[in-house]
Amino acid sequence: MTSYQRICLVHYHELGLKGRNRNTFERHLMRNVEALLEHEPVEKVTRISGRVLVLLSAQADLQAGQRAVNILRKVPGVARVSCGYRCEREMDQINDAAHKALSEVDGFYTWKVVARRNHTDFPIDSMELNRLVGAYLCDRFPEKKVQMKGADVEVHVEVVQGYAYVYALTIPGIGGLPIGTAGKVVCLLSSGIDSPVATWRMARRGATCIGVHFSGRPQTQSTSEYLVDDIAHVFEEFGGIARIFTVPFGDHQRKIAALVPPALRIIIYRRFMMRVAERIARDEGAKALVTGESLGQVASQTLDNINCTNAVVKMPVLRPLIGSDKLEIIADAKKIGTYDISSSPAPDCCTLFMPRSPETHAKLADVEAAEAELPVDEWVSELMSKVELREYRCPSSYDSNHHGRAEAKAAVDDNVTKLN
Ligand SMILES: Nc1ncnc2c1ncn2[C@@H]1O[C@H](COP(=O)(O)OP(=O)(O)OP(=O)(O)O)[C@@H](O)[C@H]1O
Repeated sequence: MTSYQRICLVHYHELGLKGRNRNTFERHLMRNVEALLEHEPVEKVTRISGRVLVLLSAQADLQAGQRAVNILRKVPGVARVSCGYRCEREMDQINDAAHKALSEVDGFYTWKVVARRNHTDFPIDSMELNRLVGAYLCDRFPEKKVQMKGADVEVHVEVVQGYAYVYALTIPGIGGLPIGTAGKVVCLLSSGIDSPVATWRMARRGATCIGVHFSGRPQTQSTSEYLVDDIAHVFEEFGGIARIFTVPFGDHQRKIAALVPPALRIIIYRRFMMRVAERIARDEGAKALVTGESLGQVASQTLDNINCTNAVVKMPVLRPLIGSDKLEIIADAKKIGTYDISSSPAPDCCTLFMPRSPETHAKLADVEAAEAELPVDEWVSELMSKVELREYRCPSSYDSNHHGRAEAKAAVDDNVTKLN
């Protein structure tokens, strides 16, 4: 009886595998993989010999296998994905699976077999397996060449845990750590190029990311909110954003603009954003704020100005892009798939009431003096009462049961005007 089944084998990064972390790491990765493949024909996701095995259902065809690989390669924590077959530990099945697996690889010339067995009860040792499968493939691919060093494709045959696993196509994943292994952060997410990249970098390091977006509504249209929603849908492909809180900031910007010196407006807008984001982070049980600032990129991103915005919050503010050049950030945005969305013109709160010459080296004492005229706490509370919430697919937040989540949701429920 022949019983091939398509598989994807997920290889993960060594980094997460140290000591006691290993179990947590694998559990999160399996949970994320299972949830992200929910619409694919998957029979089960399990652990096998230091990898995560995705066993596709018996009916799964080549396209289903390719779709699964395309999803898996974007998932944080995945170093490489291989696809091939699981079959019985019978030589004719192993040979046939190797033939099928190698036939599914495009554009190669040289190849070799890499066999391994973990079972002493399997009578054929690795050397002999290499020889037997190699000879079978030589007959079927006479126009290709065997090469021991630097072959274009390696055909892997692993006889482990009661089956043979045979795969040839292996593609790189994005690496990092599984989302959910590094705690929760609140990311200040504009519809621009940088903050989605900053958010992605945090997600890739295993953080569960919650977005906060400040829109210029009602002083502007909701365009930036739709763009942020589009960005969140890109992140849903790998479970990168749990939810987004949108804060209509336009009216308060107008009030701020009327009362503070024009040169300090941007810093004061930013300080309000930080305060609101920190309140949301506390409610959510998040441990840090994240921005997309890069040193010196624009006027508000000098060390002096960054100090002035940091001064209003107690939580650490992480800036994953601080040392990156714009071109590197753009390259990442293109890789993630957010660049085109972020390049659409959208009037958000940043374009509102902009001064002609913003302060590039603000002094904290001047900023605090300007803010002394404003009812800061009252305005922050007003902004909190206007917050709107939208949830996204993020497996790492499904099992979150801390009380902050429920409280935050209750706090906004009264005010939810769901974005359409
Ligand atoms: N409307 C907004 N909503 C949420 N966060 C914002 C908003 N505007 C700015 N931020 C946060 O402040 C950071 C710096 O914004 P700034 O406008 O100075 O730079 P930027 O290079 O345009 O950033 P981006 O490309 O992320 O919009 C952003 O990366 C983001 O984290």
